[in-house]
Amino acid sequence: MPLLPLPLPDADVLLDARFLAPAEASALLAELTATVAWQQQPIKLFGKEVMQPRLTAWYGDPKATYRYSGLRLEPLPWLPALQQLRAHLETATGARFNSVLLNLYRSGQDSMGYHADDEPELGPEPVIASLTLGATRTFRLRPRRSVAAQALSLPLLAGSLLLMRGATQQNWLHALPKTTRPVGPRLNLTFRLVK
Ligand SMILES: O=C(O)CCC(=O)C(=O)O
Ligand SMILES: [Fe+2]
Repeated sequence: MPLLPLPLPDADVLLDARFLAPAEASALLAELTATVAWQQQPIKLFGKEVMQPRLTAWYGDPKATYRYSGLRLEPLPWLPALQQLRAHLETATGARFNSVLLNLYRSGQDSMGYHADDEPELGPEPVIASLTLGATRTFRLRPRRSVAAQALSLPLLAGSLLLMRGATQQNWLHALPKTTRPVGPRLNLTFRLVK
């Protein structure tokens, strides 16, 4: 299926709800859940150390060091499955990626708060390819500087690809809120180019 633009002002966000076929997505979910070196990282929140409500891992080319929330992440060497996905995504998007952040949301209690992926090393107009495996969860986008009424909620299904580029990170925030619905694990990969 093609990447279709979402109607968001001052942003460039595209969605392919079926980038991977369901069988491919579930095989990849099983493989990555088992082989990725998952960690629960502490982050600084208002000066206090708390654990992130999810598991994470950072893979990439040796020089793709990533800093956020007071953390400095050295990339682990690519797994074959991640290398293959990177090649697939580079062909589909025409962009280049040298690293991937993986997030494992173990249940509906795991989440990610509103943020922009606007770290300086991603450059002014980062291209971020976000691939979802596992449970369907609601992804939210809201403008940085105006009313919440314009926020967008988007259920991201297994196998879907969300591409954020252009001025999206400058003008919009995104989040993966908690849910009280009983849901299984969701695994998300965001491919990035660290400069
Ligand atoms: O899990 C998601 O869909 C979002 C992940 C995300 O925003 C990030 O890793 O920066
Ligand atoms: Fe993000």
